[in-house]
Amino acid sequence: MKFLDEAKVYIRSGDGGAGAVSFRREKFIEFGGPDGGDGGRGGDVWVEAVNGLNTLIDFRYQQHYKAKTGTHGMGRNRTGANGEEVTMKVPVGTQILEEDGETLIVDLVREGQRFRLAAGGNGGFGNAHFKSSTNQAPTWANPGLEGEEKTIWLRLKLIADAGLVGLPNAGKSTFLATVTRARPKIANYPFTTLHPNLGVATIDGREFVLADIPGLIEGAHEGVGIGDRFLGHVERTRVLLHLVSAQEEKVGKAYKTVRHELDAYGGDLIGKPEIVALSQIDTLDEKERKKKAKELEKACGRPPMLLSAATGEGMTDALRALRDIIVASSGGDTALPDRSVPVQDDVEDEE
Ligand SMILES: Nc1nc2c(ncn2[C@@H]2O[C@H](COP(=O)(O)OP(=O)(O)OP(=O)(O)O)[C@@H](O)[C@H]2O)c(=O)[nH]1
Repeated sequence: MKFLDEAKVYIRSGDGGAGAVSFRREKFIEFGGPDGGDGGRGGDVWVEAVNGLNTLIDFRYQQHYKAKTGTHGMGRNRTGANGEEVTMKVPVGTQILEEDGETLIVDLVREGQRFRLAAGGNGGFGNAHFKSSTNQAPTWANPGLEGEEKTIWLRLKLIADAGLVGLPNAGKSTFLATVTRARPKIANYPFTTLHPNLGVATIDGREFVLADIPGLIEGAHEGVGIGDRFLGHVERTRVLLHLVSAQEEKVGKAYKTVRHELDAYGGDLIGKPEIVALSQIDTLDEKERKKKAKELEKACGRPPMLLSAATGEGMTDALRALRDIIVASSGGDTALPDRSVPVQDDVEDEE
């Protein structure tokens, strides 16, 4: 299985075109003088953050980004054309790292943010450029400068206001699908979510971005299961909604497993504001509800919210609770101000 939140890409900017060696030739004009034009600049390689993407899947198919070479200069002082640039379009939240996978080159956090990863080589000077009082007819020109080449890593850390965490089958995808237009895959087997999904939730006229992170299991931070690869996405949320399925035999243990993984991952995930909810509450009768809610309360230290995506019970309260924390932690603003909101519709899961 290949994960889509990291990709290795080779980039190369265009070489500059060579300068030309040429002399003006016209009837009745002897020694017309040098008129070799300069070469064009090579194309740059850019990266740009765009909305509407939430995986790096495209980079699995296209791993080479090469800009075009500048054309050579020509006689009659004609400058070569600049090489065409290329722009890699990446989801908002993509970080670009050096080949070592650690050194950050740029973190693209806003829609429309652009960064030049490799500059095209300058075009060479044509011989007209070298004309001087002592040499009226230079017979040389510069070659163009070479473009830059390098290998880089792209790493996606989605930017969402709230993140859904929980064990596989906790009901995260269902929650997201119920409160937003996102249509993640839902099935009652674990790990239906193979990459994070984003959706926009609206509550009392306010919008915020919600991310569904694939299920975490014990050992996730060590690479067991698939959740650990996605914990990075949680790093950038303001609040977590931690869902514990009412169908878990031991809800306290389920809660603690996820907390442990968040803690082990580091990056202060454990310190993020968290709302705890017992999900799929419609599957329990009154007596069981009380029992499981108590059990979960014991584990998390406060009464959990009770909700059901199936019946809608508690859903509005959960959204309001999330919104309140988002608003409080962002000085009144929800989604980042200069980011229009990415909405995701059908996205295929990857093998
Ligand atoms: N009865 C009931 N079933 C639910 C509810 N929410 C989710 N389910 C079911 O529980 C199963 C798992 O739900 P998902 O939303 O896929 O769970 P998930 O946490 O996203 O799972 P992963 O993608 O594996 O991490 C599915 O069969 C859902 O239909 C609910 O509120 N009530």
